[in-house]
Amino acid sequence: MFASRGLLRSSRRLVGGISSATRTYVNLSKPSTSVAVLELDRAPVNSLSKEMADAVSAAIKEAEGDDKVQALVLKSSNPKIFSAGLDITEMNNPEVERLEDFWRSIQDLFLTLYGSRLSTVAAIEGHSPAGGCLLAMSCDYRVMTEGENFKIGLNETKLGIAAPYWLKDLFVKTIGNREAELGLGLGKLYSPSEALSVNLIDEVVKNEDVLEVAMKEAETWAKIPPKGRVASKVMLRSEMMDELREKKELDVGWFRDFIMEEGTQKGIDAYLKSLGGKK
Ligand SMILES: CCCCCC/C=C\CC(=O)SCCNC(=O)CCNC(=O)[C@H](O)C(C)(C)COP(=O)(O)OP(=O)(O)OC[C@H]1O[C@@H](n2cnc3c(N)ncnc32)[C@H](O)[C@@H]1OP(=O)(O)O
Repeated sequence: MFASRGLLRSSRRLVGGISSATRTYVNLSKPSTSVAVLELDRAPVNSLSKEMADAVSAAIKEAEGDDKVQALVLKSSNPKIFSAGLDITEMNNPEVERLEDFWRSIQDLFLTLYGSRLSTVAAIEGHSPAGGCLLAMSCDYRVMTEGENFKIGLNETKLGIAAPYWLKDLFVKTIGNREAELGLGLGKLYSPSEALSVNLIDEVVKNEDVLEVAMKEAETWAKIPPKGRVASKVMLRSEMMDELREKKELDVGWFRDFIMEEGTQKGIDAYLKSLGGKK
């Protein structure tokens, strides 16, 4: 299955009988009948540009289009970085129309992943700050590789920006109000063991085991009869999704106005320059 949807550059190959499709920014494969694997593949850090967000959304929808697929593992092509979050260059001195479209693509990615009929397992390989944490939290289960220098969390305040209300809600749902107050306020990035202790992730595993553990977990979810499983997911998640669908354009406006402020731009510019000390 996994037919090309036209917009994405794609090539197809058969590896050991497994259909696998490589596209710009994502690779989608189906290593078992009921589980698909979506690999994030945008060097150097899997940051989410508009095109990357659209590619991930399209790949999730493509996996959902195969009736036999019940679960999806989200992984990275980079063993040290799951995703560095939103592509900060999208928010640095942006053109307004592009900035608004970028945000719509991020909203759509969240709605697509969080609302997927598939059970989703994040194989968090390495760093997963901000938008990377959003991707992970949108999944049903989170496995992270060990290594206390790897970090996950919402560090937006450190960039001089605030997480949107729906990301804050997702954070609160995941780790509870008090820990979210600390995590958001301080822009805290958690090590794998800290993240486990606050339920931001569900398991810490050795780097070499992450895919195997995630696949096993995905197979477990895939065996649950989908009718009840999906109905339960809808019950738990629809309120938040409906609210965002209603407020989508308002949220675009809030995002645009916040990002376009002179002070925000100064903060983003300084943060971008500090990254890797290279820019
Ligand atoms: C109303 C307002 C709403 C706001 C919306 C809120 C929601 C989400 C916000 C975000 O997601 S903002 C992004 C937050 N992300 C980060 O703070 C992570 C920043 N990156 C890092 O900490 C590190 O890059 C890393 C992930 C720990 C990896 O470190 P490493 O040493 O391996 O790599 P670097 O040398 O730092 O980076 C390599 C290369 O990539 C560029 N880069 C890194 N992260 C980003 C990014 N998020 N967007 C764009 N570009 C990024 C970095 O500048 C380097 O570029 P070059 O210097 O090589 O050109």
